[in-house]
Amino acid sequence: MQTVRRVAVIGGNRIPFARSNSHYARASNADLLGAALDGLVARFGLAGQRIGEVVAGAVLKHSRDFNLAREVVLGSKLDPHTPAYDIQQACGTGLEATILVANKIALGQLDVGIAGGVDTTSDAPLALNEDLRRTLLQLNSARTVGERLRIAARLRPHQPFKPEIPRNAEPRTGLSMGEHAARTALRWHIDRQAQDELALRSHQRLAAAYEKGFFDDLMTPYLGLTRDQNLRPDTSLEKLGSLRPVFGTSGPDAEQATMTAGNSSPLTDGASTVLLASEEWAREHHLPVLARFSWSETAAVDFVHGDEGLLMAPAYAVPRMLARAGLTLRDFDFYEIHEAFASQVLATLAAWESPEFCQERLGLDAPLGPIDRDRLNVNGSSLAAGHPFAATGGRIVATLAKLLAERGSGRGLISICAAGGQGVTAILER
Ligand SMILES: CC(=O)CC(=O)SCCNC(=O)CCNC(=O)[C@H](O)C(C)(C)COP(=O)(O)OP(=O)(O)OC[C@H]1O[C@@H](n2cnc3c(N)ncnc32)[C@H](O)[C@@H]1OP(=O)(O)O
Repeated sequence: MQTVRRVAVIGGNRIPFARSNSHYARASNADLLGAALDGLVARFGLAGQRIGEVVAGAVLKHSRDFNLAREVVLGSKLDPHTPAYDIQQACGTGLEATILVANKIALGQLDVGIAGGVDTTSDAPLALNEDLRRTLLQLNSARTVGERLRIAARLRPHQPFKPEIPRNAEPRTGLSMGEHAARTALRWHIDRQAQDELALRSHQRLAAAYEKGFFDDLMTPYLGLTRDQNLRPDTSLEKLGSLRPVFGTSGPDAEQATMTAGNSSPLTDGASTVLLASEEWAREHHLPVLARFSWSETAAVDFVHGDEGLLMAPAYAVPRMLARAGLTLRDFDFYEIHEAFASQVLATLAAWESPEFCQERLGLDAPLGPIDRDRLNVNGSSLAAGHPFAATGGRIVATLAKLLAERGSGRGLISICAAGGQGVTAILER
């Protein structure tokens, strides 16, 4: 059995995130992930090198994407003997890929690996309706002319040709992520003002980080885009307050709807990558160590039969991870909580402050308590940057590692909610 080794986060690279159906409308998952990987390879001089593994994924994938990570590696300047494969854990994909690579490095199974994620809602796969799809598949495998004619006869003009467009919805409830989050917002009494303030801060902080040049060595421009397109440095509480609610707007609680396009993350296209290695590998290759990857945890909630909110699993994963690591919620210099929706971040924080939740749901004697909000998403998060589902984890890992490197020492918490009632969390240290 190998001794567990320390895992270094060497750096990351992403492309600027674009609003859906705009700047990257003609680009595919492979194009976007390829661009993020090319930038990483160039930044860290990896051309021609055989990397232990590249692990990446996309939430929305075409069948033509096949093993997307491997296809992207074959199109890159990495040594083609680099193994690569896809994983999918909804919006936790990028972080889960990082955890997988980090764990293999820790166990001595890899010396260096790349984690990544990509999504483009502009190029989402469309499926034919089930009847038509099955008929066409049968037609394709028919062996005789007679058989072909018999099957073709079933293709009648009245056959519905309407495609099935992927919805941002939970298969078991039919509700969108936003509708689920709206229910959670009501349950935790998250008001509109608090959501809009969080959204405003996200834009202001992301804008300030760009001004400081924070992303200069974390991002490569792509197709002429140099900054996250969703960023609105000029937004204000007045503007945000004027937007009409878009989720939770029907039913008996419609009057209390608070979630708008401004305090919800937008549909986004983008990709990110992160380079991880053993500390020895980093030293041998004269590469910096921004931070160490130390702990991770996943959790799932039963939002189908139970009464827990769809996006509340991080509220469970974080305390479990803290218990394992022997830490409290206050032992962090930075908190990176993915802003799927402002209300979801605020509901998670409210749960950790609630004596009832912490006792009844987490089995704790005392609440986890509040966090210092000045340490939360200090360079903005998904409300401002956008949220290309599988790419968000890589964005956050690279951002947090660099924040820790700039600070010189410290500890950061990552928390990402994911569809299917899941949550993926991790700790970086320096
Ligand atoms: C998937 C997982 O596993 C877990 C998760 O992360 S869950 C989260 C997954 N993501 C989602 O569910 C995406 C949710 N978002 C959406 O569906 C859509 O973005 C949305 C329905 C909220 C809005 O869509 P839209 O109507 O096309 O937005 P958009 O046109 O950009 O904005 C509407 C208006 O608000 C304005 N606006 C938006 N943000 C603003 C801001 N920050 N400041 C000022 N104005 C703003 C826009 O300018 C626009 O105004 P006009 O109508 O005058 O042009």
